[in-house]
Amino acid sequence: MSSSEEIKPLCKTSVSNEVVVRFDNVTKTYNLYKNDRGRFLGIFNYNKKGAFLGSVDANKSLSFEIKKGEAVAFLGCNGAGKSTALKMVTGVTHPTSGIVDVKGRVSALLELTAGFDMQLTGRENISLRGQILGLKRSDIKEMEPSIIEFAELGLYIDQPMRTYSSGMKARLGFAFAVAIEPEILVVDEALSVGDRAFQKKCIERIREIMTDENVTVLFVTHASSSAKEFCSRGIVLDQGTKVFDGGIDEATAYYESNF
Ligand SMILES: Nc1ncnc2c1ncn2[C@@H]1O[C@H](COP(=O)(O)OP(=O)(O)OP(=O)(O)O)[C@@H](O)[C@H]1O
Repeated sequence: MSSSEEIKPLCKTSVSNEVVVRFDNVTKTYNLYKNDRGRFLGIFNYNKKGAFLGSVDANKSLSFEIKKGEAVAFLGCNGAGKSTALKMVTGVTHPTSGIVDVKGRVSALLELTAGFDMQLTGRENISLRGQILGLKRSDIKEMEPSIIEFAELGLYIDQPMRTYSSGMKARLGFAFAVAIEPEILVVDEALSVGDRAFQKKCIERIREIMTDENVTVLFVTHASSSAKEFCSRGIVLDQGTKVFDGGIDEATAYYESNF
């Protein structure tokens, strides 16, 4: 997602010493198999001859701490391990070894449509997603109108989601993710939601959340300009390992000169 040029930078620094995200010597290893059958058998440690092809350390001995209110950019080339690290923050995946400690309500603007049941209506999916997150029914009901309004789905909100276009599904996913008032916001810049007008609205909403000094932001990007615009600190990853961690200007300079 690209930001519009007329908007001023909103870099913010940490407001607190409280650590809300901690990675302690984290390694995430993916095993690669010849086919899905091999992968399935691998779960039970039964490796049919030739099915196991090898393994990849998507994150290797990764350690860092992020304080409440910080906005941190994760920089690195394709395959550097940025998404894997953030998936562990959101709980979508878990470390093979090491500790990932996250304190606070996490909202991820990553895979917006994952987890929706396409047979249910948009309204029913709001309720389902809220319940999965452990929200009270009354809180879900209270959030519902603002989600529906933001997603701009009109009458489709009561239609099964299988009848939605992919943009409509993503809009509902985005509207839900920003409605839960996240304490930790995980954003992938590659995220694209809906048409141009809706993208602009999303960027404005992300900026609004980011400026909240109590919200911690983890931002994946390849673009130094948007990293500088949104973040005060940068962590550069290369082949799963942290190769730089520091001020955003130094981090982007390191990234640009080394990759
Ligand atoms: N589910 C998976 N199974 C096997 N390998 C995986 C899986 N997910 C990621 N990988 C591998 O882990 C490595 C890191 O991937 P990751 O998606 O974290 O990188 P990235 O820095 O986010 O890349 P990009 O900028 O392309 O999005 C890559 O080599 C990738 O192929």
